[in-house]
Amino acid sequence: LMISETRGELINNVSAAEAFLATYNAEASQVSNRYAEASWTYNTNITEYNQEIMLKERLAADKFSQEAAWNASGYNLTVMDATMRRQFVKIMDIGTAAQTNETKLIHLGQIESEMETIYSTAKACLAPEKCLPLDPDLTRIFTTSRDYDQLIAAWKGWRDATGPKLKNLYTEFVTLSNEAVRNLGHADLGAYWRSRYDTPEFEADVQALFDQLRPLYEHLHAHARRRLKTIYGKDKFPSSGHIPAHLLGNMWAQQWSSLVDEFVPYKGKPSLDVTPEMVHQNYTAEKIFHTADNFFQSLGMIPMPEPFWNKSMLKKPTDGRDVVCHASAWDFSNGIDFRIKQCTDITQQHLETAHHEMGHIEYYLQYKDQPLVFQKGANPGFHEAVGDVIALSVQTPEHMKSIGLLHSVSNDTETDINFLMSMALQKIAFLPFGFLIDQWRWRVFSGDTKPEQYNEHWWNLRCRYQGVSAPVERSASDFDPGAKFHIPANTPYIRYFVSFVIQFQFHKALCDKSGYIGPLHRCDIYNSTEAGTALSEMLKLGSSKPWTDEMQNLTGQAKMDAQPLMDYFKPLLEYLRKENGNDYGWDPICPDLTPTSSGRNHGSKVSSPLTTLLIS
Ligand SMILES: CC(=O)N[C@@H](CC(=O)O)C(=O)NC[C@H](CC1(C(=O)N[C@@H](Cc2ccc(O)cc2)C(=O)O)CCCC1)C(=O)O
Ligand SMILES: [Zn+2]
Repeated sequence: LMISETRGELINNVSAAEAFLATYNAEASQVSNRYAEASWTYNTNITEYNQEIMLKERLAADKFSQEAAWNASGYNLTVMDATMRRQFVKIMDIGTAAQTNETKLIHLGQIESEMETIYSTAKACLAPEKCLPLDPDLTRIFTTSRDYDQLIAAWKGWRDATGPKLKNLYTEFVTLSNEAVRNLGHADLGAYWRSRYDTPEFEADVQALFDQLRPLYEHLHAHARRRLKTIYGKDKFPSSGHIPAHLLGNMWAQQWSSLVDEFVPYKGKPSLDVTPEMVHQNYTAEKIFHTADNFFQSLGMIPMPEPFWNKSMLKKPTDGRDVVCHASAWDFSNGIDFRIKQCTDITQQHLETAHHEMGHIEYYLQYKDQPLVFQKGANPGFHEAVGDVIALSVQTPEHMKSIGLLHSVSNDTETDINFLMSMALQKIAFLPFGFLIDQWRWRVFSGDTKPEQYNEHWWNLRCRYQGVSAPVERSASDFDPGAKFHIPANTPYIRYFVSFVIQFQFHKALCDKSGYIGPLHRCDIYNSTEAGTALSEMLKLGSSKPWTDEMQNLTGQAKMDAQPLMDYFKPLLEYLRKENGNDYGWDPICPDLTPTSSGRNHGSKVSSPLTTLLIS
């Protein structure tokens, strides 16, 4: 442990420990605020100067953490109550700030911000003079284009503009991060990240959840593949059963909502995509965020405070500044300043993202009076679930009609199945992607995956779990994980898989508390202060209690459970099982892309899921 044993008697005096915590909270809030401001300035105006200032503030914050951890280790934890002990333990768990060599500490910060800069300023050159950024240009190509070759150019162009520039930086980042957290006794950075879930069997739990949800995904995948073959022609699909990764309406094939009109089972029904109506009604970014704020207020929850509206960045700047467009929510640790940064487009997907980001802000507001170390989600998945739970109500046809974005809502079975399909393209499609990112990263951190295997292991997981394949040849000099924000930005990802499961548990609990009777997928808790009170009570706790206690209080059980998600989508799964029969699943091995192979891709017969499970 970094905290060496060479020190005198431990302090046994509880009031001295309380005084230490009071001082820590005041000072740590200041340090967090300074770092958040510098980080915000850099994220909303990427310049060398702003990067330098941010890195100076990061170093100061790391040094503050080191000193606070050292001082905290001088207190005898056995004489404290559970809450005080919990605070001391969290003050000492300082992550990569535990790097005692200052040169390496500075270097780690430089590498992390260099990777984020490369990603955020990257442009894909589809033609020599035509280089496009991800937001909004490449994203728009994936949501609107159905041109196979144009999609390949955007898909390959983005990966060429990011991966190769990041691969070596990432290798260095892994080495330095592992070295730092080992000072705290963690095996590697992955072990440190998993420790935030406080349950030793966390890895097994998420694997079990994924295995339970695979049939749902495999049936949706089969439906998508069948529909895509009618659009692009059967010959564009490998005989292994995979879907080429650039055809699913998203740069990473992680959510397929852009294809809702092509994928809905019953095409004659009114479209469920409210984007055209938002544009028709001249929606602005502000209106999108006021719509979200209104929902939280309808539940009796805390409205967005004045500084939110004055200091957020809700649109991509038009003055030529480089910004990190990837949406994010910010807590300035002073109880009054909370912001969102989003390059908002007027689309349904951005309406959902606005609710997601505002869910973070609501959590910040609810726990702002907790001791600083408790101003966190009960676990990272909780933080990701808040906004999505609200969005589950907002997206119902009833709610969309009530805010004037849908005109006709009929309750016939076809409309119901179409609606469930639109939700599945957002929630079920995501599951293997949400699962596999950190499966890949945990093995990289543990050393099981070597740098020369980065891309091969990435595609093994993409082919096996997501059933997508690379549309063009990949090599070890590519670094396709680097084409996804959270890898260069070093943001853990299993939190989203956890969130996509528990948000349905929370949704069910809140619907019950609101007195709603009926199918879970049509529940809208709008205006229910009973639901709002129950949710607020959980959010106020922050990370002051184990997440299992908080889950128990709200939902009546203390574990992650995929049953509410399965219940929500039950009618759709029945429809898909009937439609697919036995024609679903794919070969867990990636199709052979080498140009020498005959036109059609090899790969064994499309396996049944059983084979997949046996091979995995
Ligand atoms: C200062 C800071 O970093 N703050 C944290 C919040 C905190 O930790 O306090 C933060 O703002 N993180 C940014 C991140 C942004 C988004 C994201 O990255 N989403 C995932 C997966 C996904 C996709 C669809 C969906 O409905 C839900 C999740 C992706 O896009 O792949 C982009 C769109 C939505 C959320 C976020 O908000 O989680
Ligand atoms: Zn989030």
